[in-house]
Amino acid sequence: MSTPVSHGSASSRRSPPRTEADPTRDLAFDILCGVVEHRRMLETTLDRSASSDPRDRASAHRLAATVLRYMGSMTELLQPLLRREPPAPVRCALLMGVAQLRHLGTPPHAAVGTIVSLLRRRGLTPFAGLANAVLRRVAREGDTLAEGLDQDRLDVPPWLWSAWGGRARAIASGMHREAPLDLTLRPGAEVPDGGVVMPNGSVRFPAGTRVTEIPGFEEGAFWVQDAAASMPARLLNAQPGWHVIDLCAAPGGKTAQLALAGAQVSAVERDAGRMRRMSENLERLRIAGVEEIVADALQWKPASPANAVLLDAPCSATGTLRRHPDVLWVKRPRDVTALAQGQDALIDAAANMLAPGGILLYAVCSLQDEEGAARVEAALTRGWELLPFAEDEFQGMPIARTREGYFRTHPGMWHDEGGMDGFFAARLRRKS
Ligand SMILES: C[S@@+](CC[C@H](N)C(=O)[O-])C[C@H]1O[C@@H](n2cnc3c(N)ncnc32)[C@H](O)[C@@H]1O
Repeated sequence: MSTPVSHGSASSRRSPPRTEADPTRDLAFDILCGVVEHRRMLETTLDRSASSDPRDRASAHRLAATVLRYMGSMTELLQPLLRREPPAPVRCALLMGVAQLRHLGTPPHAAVGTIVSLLRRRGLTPFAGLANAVLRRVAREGDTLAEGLDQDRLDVPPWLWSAWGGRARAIASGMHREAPLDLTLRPGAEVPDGGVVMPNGSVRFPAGTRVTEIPGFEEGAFWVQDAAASMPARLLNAQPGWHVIDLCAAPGGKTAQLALAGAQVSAVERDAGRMRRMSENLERLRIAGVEEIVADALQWKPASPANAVLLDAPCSATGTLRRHPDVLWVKRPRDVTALAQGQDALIDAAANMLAPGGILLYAVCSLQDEEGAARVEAALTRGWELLPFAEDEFQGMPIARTREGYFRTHPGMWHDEGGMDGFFAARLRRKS
């Protein structure tokens, strides 16, 4: 069980009176209503929020993410306690209450009181009595009500469960845990105190660690990058002096790896705001000389062909659902189909950027075969050839190699060490 959501001062151990502000729950409620009613990504609501206190934002994010991680099983648990379907916002508030009681260790009086107050603040007073009764029952009988519920199965939408096949249960159990904080270190940088060096060289801190508080952050000794996300650039194995085009580059984690390996990097990113973030990141990391190009990769052409292209294509991002569990409830099968078409187009755009014999490293942070192996198989019919990764290229992550020579991870891997994101990568070459 995780630590309680912050309740502020000791006085807040009692239920707050109805007028008392509670920015954490207000923001978490807005996030959840955005996901459930409007299929709006969690980060979008956070970005639009007026709340500027980073602690409120972090607590709201944690509460909303916990609801989203357990939404299916908590909905099922509530079912016998509700005589009729409550309006969507009331359901969101009830789920927040259940998450506080069952997954965040919030004391029952606070878990119930904060939700009753929230409903009153949001003009939903007629449902305050219902929330009080239902949540008190969950506090008393939650374990009995949860008996026999298949949490892993219920917390994954059926279309994703079937798409994940034999991996589904392991992915679901990995997804139920908060992601640790992984860093990639500059070559030669010291391992910061408290960090655990993982077999692939990433340095791991417990979930909830603030990166800005780790010594060396301001000096640019490291950047945040999940262990699995650090692998595609390593697998490309760019040599000093290579010209490498990093397509879809922001916020620049892979650009930084390529530049520090000694490559001349042209980083292409369509979104000017995200490119600004990347520039700031590179500046903090003291990395100079990257050519930053704000352009659509489908249109842009390099002045001269490159030795390699790293394409970290836009995707459903189902691999990141430990940190972005909203993905579970916002994405639909048709989104994956549309993204797959875009991935094919980007793969073919890369063909015109490569020198003869040049390498394309295709990567997505997706768990969907439609965005991974199926895109490679389709590319093989359009003039690409596969260069399978060899076992000895997997630098501390041999578990990620598939029979076909792809790189493929999911959140259930390294389970006892804290898991990892889902990623797919393959190495391709244009047939001459
Ligand atoms: C998965 S993220 C890339 C993460 C990045 N490679 C890293 O390691 O930090 C995908 C990025 O692709 C950008 N993007 C999407 N479509 C694009 C296109 N047609 N041309 C250029 N950039 C694009 C998005 O704005 C987004 O920043």
